[in-house]
Amino acid sequence: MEKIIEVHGLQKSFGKVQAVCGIEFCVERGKLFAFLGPNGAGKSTTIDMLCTLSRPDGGSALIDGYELGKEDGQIRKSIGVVFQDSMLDPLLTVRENLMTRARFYGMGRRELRAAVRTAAGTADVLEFLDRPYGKLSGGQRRRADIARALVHTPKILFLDEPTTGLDPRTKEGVWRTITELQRRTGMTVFLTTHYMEEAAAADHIVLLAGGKVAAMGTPYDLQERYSSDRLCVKPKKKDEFVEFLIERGVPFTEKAGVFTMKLRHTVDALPLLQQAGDRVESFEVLHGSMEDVFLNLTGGTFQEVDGDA
Ligand SMILES: Nc1ncnc2c1ncn2[C@@H]1O[C@H](COP(=O)(O)OP(=O)(O)OP(=O)(O)O)[C@@H](O)[C@H]1O
Repeated sequence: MEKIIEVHGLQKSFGKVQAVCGIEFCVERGKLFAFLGPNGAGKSTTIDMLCTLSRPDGGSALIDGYELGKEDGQIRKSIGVVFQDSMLDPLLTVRENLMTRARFYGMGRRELRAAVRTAAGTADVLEFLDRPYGKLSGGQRRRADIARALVHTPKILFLDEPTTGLDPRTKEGVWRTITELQRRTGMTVFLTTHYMEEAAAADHIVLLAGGKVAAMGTPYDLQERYSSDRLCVKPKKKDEFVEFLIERGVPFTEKAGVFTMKLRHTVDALPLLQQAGDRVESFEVLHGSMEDVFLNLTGGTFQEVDGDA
C-alpha cells in the first residue's frame, strides 16, 4: 500500500508544555484514517504542523511526497482542511465563499465555476448554495466548510472533529456525507474525532495520549488487543454460582445479581456455559468496543487486556 503521509519523530513544545513528543506514524493513500486521543493529547498541534500552519521543533514529515518545511506550497495544494472553527464569511453566500476560496488557486472563470459546482455536489450543499453562510444550520455549515476544503480537489482532506456539537441526526447526516465522499472519490481522509462509533468505521487508527502514540492499528486489531469480550450471567442461585466460579478459579465481578467474566475470545463463553448448565437463568456476551479501547489506553495503564476466563 502506498503511503501518502509519513511522520517521523515530529515534536512541538509550547514553553514547558511538550504537546507532541517525537511521534511516528503513516497514513495510506485512499483510506479513512482516524487520529484519536483525549483532550490535550496533541492532535490539533499535529494537524497544524502537517497542514503547514505551525513549524515543528523537530522531526520530519512527507505529505503526498512533499517535504514538510521545504515544499509547503505544494503541500497546501495537496490538502484540504476543515478546522474546528469555521473559516467562512457569514455575510457571503456559500457559493460566494467557495468562489473566493477557489480564486486562491489561480483558476480561470470556467474552471472556477466547475470546481465550485463539483465541491458543492460532493459535500451536498447544492440546496443552500445561494444562502448566506451565517443563516445556515449547524449541519449545513459543516457541509459548507467541507465544500470549501474540497474546492481545489485535494488529495488529502483533514477534518478536525467535524461532527462535534451537532445533534445526533445532523451528526449522522454529516458523517454520511464524509464517508460517501471518501468512498466515491477515493480521497484520503485524516479525521480527528471523540466519537468512537466514527473511529470504529476507520480503516486505520492512531491513538495519541500525552503527545505520544499509545497505539495504532485497525479498529479490529485494537479491539482484539485492548478490549475484551465479557460474559454476563444471571444465575438461578447466586451462592451456587459463586461456588462454581471459585471452584474453577474464574475471576468475576457481580452487580445486582449479574456476574461478569472477561473472555479472551468470544467462543470461550461456550465451555463455561456448558459447565454451568442449569445454574444459569440467562446470559449475554458483550463485545469489546472502541470505547473500551479508548478508556483502557487513556486511563493511565497501557496494558494489553488479559482474558481471564
Ligand atoms: N498555542 C498554544 N500555546 C500553549 N499551549 C498550547 C498551544 N496549543 C496547544 N497547547 C497545549 O498543547 C497540548 C496539546 O494541545 P492540542 O490542542 O494539540 O490537543 P488536542 O489533542 O487537539 O485536544 P482537543 O481534543 O481538546 O482538541 C495541550 O496541553 C495544550 O494546552
